Amino acid sequence: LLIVGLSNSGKSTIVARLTKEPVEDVAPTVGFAVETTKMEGLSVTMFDMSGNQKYFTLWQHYYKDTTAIMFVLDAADSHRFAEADAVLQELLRAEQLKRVPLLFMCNKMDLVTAAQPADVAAALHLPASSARAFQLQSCSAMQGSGIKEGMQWLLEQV
Ligand SMILES: Nc1nc2c(ncn2[C@@H]2O[C@H](COP(=O)(O)OP(=O)(O)OP(=O)(O)O)[C@@H](O)[C@H]2O)c(=O)[nH]1
Ligand SMILES: [Mg+2]
Repeated sequence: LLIVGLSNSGKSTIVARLTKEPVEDVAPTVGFAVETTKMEGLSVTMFDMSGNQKYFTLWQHYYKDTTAIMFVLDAADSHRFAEADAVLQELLRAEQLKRVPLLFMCNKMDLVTAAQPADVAAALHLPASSARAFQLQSCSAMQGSGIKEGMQWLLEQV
């Protein structure tokens, strides 16, 4: 599972939820982190990539081993929607990811300033392609809501 998105979107906090680690201890990822967890009888290896721009070139090295993509967005940070859109569209152009299912996590929905999923879908040109299984999931990694639902959908696709 390739986990990507802009810096500060909440990728590692979602991983902490999935691995039952304290979400308070999460710090910005340097490079990337690998975690494995068991879900629904499957062993899921998660590549939690840094969203820091200086590490973007790292992402492509993991495309060939990617079975599913989780793209995480900070729904409360609308100033960065265009930047997130550009990063997402470039990611989805990769030949190796053409038919890989995409779970789009609309994160930080606990914040009152969070955009509604429909507005996010419009701003980020979702779904990106009809050839790919796609799901938009609202969640709050902080509160732990929406993550199980998103992962359940993703595991049904693989
Ligand atoms: N309010 C709120 N804050 C969140 C949520 N998820 C993550 N955060 C906070 O957002 C900040 C960034 O979270 P990270 O999980 O480190 O984000 P990341 O996407 O892994 O960031 P990089 O590793 O730098 O790419 C932290 O302060 C988290 O506590 C959420 O659902 N709601
Ligand atoms: Mg991180």
